Amino acid sequence: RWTLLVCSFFLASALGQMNFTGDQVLRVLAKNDKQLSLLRDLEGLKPLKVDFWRGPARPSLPVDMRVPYSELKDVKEYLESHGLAYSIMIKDIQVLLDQEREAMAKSRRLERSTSSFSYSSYHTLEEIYSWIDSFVTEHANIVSKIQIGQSFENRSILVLKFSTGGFQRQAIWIDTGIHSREWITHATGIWTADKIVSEYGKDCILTNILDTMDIFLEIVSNPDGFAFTHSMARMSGAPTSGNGLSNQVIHPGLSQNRLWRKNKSSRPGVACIGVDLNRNWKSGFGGNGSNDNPCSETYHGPYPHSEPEVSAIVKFITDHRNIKALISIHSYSQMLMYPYGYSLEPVSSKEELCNLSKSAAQALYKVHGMQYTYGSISTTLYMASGVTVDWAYDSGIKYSFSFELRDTGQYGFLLPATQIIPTAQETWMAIRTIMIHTLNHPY
Ligand SMILES: CC(C)C[C@H](C(=O)O)[C@H](C)S
Ligand SMILES: [Zn+2]
Repeated sequence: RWTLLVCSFFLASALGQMNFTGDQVLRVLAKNDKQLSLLRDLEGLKPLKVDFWRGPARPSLPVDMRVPYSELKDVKEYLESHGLAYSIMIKDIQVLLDQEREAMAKSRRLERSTSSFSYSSYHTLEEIYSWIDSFVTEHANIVSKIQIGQSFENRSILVLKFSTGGFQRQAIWIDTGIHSREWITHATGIWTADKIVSEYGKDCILTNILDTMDIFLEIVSNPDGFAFTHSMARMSGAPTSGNGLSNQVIHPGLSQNRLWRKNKSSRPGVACIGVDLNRNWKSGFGGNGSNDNPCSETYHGPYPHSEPEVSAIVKFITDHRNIKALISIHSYSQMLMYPYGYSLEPVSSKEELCNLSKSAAQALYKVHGMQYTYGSISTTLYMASGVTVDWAYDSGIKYSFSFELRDTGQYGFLLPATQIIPTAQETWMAIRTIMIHTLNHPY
């Protein structure tokens, strides 16, 4: 077992891939705020002690954290010495990664031999971008492709526009993949795009929506981070990036980390790479629930909208002037939340947003029986400052929601591809509920 561990580690490292052999995800149940702060103390250390998959929120919510194999003994002693109860959620991350990689390779072979695209598989950035081109060509009567900007590493930032005509119509904005490791969200975005074109003219609710409003869908909102979760593809000249110890230092040669969350921006004199694109927005920027430590996974960046991936969306939505709903899709935990993240204060439209999220969660539940909790970000999950939906709401987009898709922690970010379609199907019913409400309640 030990030799297997060592050789797979060296093989992967030789390939420049971050290796997670022996890494575990522990689920910790903090009994009180004191225990929560003991967990928070483990964040952003050098070398990395833990990578929070579900950060410390409230005693009733479990904390899921990836612990590198080398730190397991230390961290478990730390937990035990402080009376922090934990269970092992994932015994060896690399096992799940190997299964995921194998499933992708198998699907790729099938796609190539049948020159078809599989909506029930995960794909690389290149595969998604070429799917976008063929999808837009095939449905040119209703879909077009817009480039809203370029990422830090100069990749195109693409948005699909679904429109049946008109000019600057009222519109719905949907983004997936702003956190690159949340692969189920990109896959859900792709399936949703296909659902929209297949249902137009069939589903009267969707047809009503598209006869009056446009839909904008940004599938890969963090292309550099996403490429890094897959790749060997390192942009020439782009700085190589931190290792799996969550961007602690810049290690030449590491060109892949499946569990990367942030973007890939780097700045002179800053030891760690990447800004959390869901902390870089102006509203509540730098407040509680974001981190000024560049090595933290929730690092908010040097100033609001400093990141090209965020400023591109800000510019697009601001210039458009007629976006009436914004849906920002993340994973995991199965939650549907509305602003605020930066404050415990209820938003002015709290009642309406609460009722709408309840009906959306019910519509979702009816499909496959998946339970979603709903409520405001700060009261349902944790304080999170500088998030997309707070900026949207404060910019006047009343119907602003953040989804956290499947699951609740068995697989976390490593959700098997077999769950892509069921997840997308149920999410669609919730998105559709929000869209029809927006159509019927102009403001
Ligand atoms: C609106 C926030 C709380 C969403 C959350 C995050 O960005 O931390 C994602 C689930 S990763
Ligand atoms: Zn996320």
